[in-house]
Amino acid sequence: MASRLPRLRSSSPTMPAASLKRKAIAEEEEEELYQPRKLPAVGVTGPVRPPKPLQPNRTATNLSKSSSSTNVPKPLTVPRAPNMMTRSSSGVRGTSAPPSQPNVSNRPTSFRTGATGTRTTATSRTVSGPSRATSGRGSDDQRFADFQAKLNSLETAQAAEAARFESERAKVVELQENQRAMSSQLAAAKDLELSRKAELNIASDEIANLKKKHAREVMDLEIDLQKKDRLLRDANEDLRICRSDLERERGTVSSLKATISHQSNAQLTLSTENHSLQTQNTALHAEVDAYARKLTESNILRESAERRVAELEGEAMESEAYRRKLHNMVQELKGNIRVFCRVRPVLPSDASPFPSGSGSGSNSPVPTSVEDKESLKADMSFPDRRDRKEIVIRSSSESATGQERIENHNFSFDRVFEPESTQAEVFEEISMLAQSCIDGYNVCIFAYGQTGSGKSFTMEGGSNEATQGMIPRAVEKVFRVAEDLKTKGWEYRIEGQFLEIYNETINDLLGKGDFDKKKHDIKHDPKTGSTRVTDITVMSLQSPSQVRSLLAVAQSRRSVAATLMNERSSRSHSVFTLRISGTNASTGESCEGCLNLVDLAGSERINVSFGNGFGTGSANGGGSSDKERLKETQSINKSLSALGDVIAALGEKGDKGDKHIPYRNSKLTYLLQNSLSGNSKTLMVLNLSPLAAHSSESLTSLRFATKVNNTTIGTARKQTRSA
Ligand SMILES: Nc1ncnc2c1ncn2[C@@H]1O[C@H](COP(=O)(O)OP(=O)(O)OP(=O)(O)O)[C@@H](O)[C@H]1O
Repeated sequence: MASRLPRLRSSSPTMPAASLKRKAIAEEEEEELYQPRKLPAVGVTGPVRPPKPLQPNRTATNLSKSSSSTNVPKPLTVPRAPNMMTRSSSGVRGTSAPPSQPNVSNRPTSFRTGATGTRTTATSRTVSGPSRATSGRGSDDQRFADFQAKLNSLETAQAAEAARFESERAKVVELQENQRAMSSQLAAAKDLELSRKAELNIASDEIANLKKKHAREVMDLEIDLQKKDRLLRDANEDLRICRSDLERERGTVSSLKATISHQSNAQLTLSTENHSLQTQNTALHAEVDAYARKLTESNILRESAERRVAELEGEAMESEAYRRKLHNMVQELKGNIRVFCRVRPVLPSDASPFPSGSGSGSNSPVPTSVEDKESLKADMSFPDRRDRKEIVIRSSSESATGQERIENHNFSFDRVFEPESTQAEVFEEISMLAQSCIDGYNVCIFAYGQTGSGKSFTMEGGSNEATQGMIPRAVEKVFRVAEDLKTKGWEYRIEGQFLEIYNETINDLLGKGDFDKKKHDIKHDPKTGSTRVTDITVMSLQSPSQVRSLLAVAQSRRSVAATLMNERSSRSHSVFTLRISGTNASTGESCEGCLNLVDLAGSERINVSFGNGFGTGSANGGGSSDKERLKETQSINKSLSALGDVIAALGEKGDKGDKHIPYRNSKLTYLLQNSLSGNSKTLMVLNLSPLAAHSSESLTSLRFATKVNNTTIGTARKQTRSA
């Protein structure tokens, strides 16, 4: 029976397995330690792992521990011989144990495991069977000896190994030192690396910023470049234009040079001439100076003469004004009826077959040339250029012997107005009369003349301001004076009426009823000297503009009443009356004046001899078979004759003082009784036609007006009352 020996666990006879393994690890670590480590790549971002501190070598520690415990190897416990008989059940290995190994003899029965020194007791293993213990004791001893020898050699080897281990440990320590140094170097290198990385980052940022800046600068430079390109193009264009200009200017300069050279020659000639002229000029200057001195002296003389003339003119004007004033005073003292004569201009319609004044009443505007106009004109002249008081008509007639006899008929009035005279000029002369009614006088202005001679134009006038006649102007004047006198305490009431006398019937031109129907009577108040017409429209006038509309109403009523055969305005007398009554509250005075503006019917229908008292004339239109026409002609004759009679009687009364005045012979004279009496101021405007065809009629009118002008009807008296 083969005994079973305890088996050794060691795998290597020469070196314990743990030691070998530790050695291999130590070598590996050493190898690792000397292996060059790769530094992280520059620019790699991310946290840099700090180097791990080196761990103390566990193997080395174990080794040192083990060395301290194994420096003196403990003697091996001699295994006791197995007691076959008293084999404990615990130390018996099961029969199921494998058969002995061929190399079991080489194995130690027990061994210390390196550092721990754990001892495995060989006796713990027992060989079953008594045969085996008895037969193998000698071999066991042998084996034990061998084993011991081997153990010794192993211990020797172990000692050698320990020595070697010591040297290795020293090396390890040294290596650890190196490693520490290297670690610190590595840490420093990593710090350096970190700082370099930071610097690198800063540098990168700077580079990026610089790149951006550079890009911006490049962009700016490109823009600049584009601008400069444009400027360059413009400059090139300017240069091109300048070059062309220069070329042109060169051409001009060359032509100018030619001209200059030509002019230089001319200048030479001229300077020669100039020199001689200067000589002449000097001589002339001397003469001029002499003349200038004379002229200055003459100017002084002329200025003093002009001053003297101005003084004399002023004196003359003052004298004239004074003379006029005296004349008016004389006229007023004499009490004459004043007479103005006005000749109208030739009208285009005068060239028609029925010129105005012919009785047809046609006034259609037929154009006519200047030559035609001149041929139509009567031979009239106005010799008194200063006072404008004279009119001369030349007439030719056949003498008894058949020879042509030319006569000059001279007439003189208070004022003669030529055809060119204006309405304003006429009114200037009669404005004082308008003012007189404010002062309490009765004034009568009547227009006398043949049909178409300008009576209506003079009294009523045209539609615009320049042509408006005596009625609107007189009214305006009255209102203006009344307004001025308000400051002196005067308050005025102004009333107006407008009537016509046709066929000895009074018609209200401002009324509403039919003409020739209503009966109007004339009433005089001998106390106040005022005249009233019954049932006549009397309008209270507040402003001059009212008078214009009043005249328009009268005109439209007359037009309605007119027939083709009957031009009413020519065959009736129209009388516009302005009654002015004023009171002065501060002085207690009151006054009442009356202004009558009369447009008489055409005078050509009477053919009177003023010398026998105006009453025996026969009508021009007496040949008319029309009964109505005859009637109106007779009425006109009657009223105009009555007017002549009244004026003649007034003149005679002035001489004798007891003459009857036939006011009642016509409605016209009866109406104007208070305005024609010696208490009144009367003005007759004689209107004349300028036409040669009307010369005979004009002469008749002029003779009538002259006799009126020579009539003295007494001194005008103011109608004032004291309170
Ligand atoms: N001084 C003048 N300047 C311009 N035109 C005038 C002048 N006088 C009269 N006329 C014109 O002559 C024409 C006749 O004038 P107007 O009707 O005043 O005459 P008359 O004497 O009143 O006639 P009748 O007796 O028929 O009324 C009108 O067309 C008028 O405009």
